[in-house]
Amino acid sequence: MAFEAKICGLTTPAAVETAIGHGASHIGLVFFAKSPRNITAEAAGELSRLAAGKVIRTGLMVDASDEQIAAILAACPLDLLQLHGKETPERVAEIRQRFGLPVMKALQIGEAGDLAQARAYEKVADRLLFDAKPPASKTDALPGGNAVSFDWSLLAGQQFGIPWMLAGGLTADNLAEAVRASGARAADTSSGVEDRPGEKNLQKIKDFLRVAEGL
Ligand SMILES: O=C(O)c1ccccc1N[C@@H]1O[C@H](COP(=O)(O)O)[C@@H](O)[C@H]1O
Repeated sequence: MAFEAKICGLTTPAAVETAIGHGASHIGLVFFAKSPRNITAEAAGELSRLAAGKVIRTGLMVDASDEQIAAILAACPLDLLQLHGKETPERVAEIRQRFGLPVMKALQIGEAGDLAQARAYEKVADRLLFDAKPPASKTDALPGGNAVSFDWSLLAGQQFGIPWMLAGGLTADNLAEAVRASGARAADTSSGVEDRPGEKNLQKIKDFLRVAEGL
């Protein structure tokens, strides 16, 4: 199966077109007010329409309420919901059922024991995403999008009941090594294709996708 690459935190048509044109499987739109990549549902709706039928349009949310999710979906069609907060397995199941969309649950990994939490989500999510823990030194760190990696070898040889994606500090320079160490067949990046938080670099998107194409 071809390696899947998700480019997250897109905010412009040029970035969406670059991701699509260079082989991304997924694009990510961030609906989280504290993020430098936050986008309004209306602006995201325009990008979503550009991408319809070409890639999996992923909406990233953090502990969003039903009302917030409904408002986003009313303005922005999505193919996948990425839940990147502290959503419990029950809440994941509820969102999946209520909105009738597949769900990818993000889990923060710092040590081998953190992988155990995946078991509870295998039954209620469609996909898992393994990201690093936010840096402890930064009290106001976001729950993701921090350009921080974890020990990829923690995932080596692990079996999960649903597909999974690797995330956390991935760049064109470390993607091949991350995949070799973890065994991932899908990867997500945001900071790694930026010049500064929230500012995508089109050449970095192309470089990341060129590496992904060879995996
Ligand atoms: O990108 C964000 O701003 C963000 C905000 C809140 C939660 C998650 C966020 N991004 C996701 O975090 C991981 C890792 O990102 P990075 O490549 O290290 O920047 C990735 O799945 C993003 O989709």
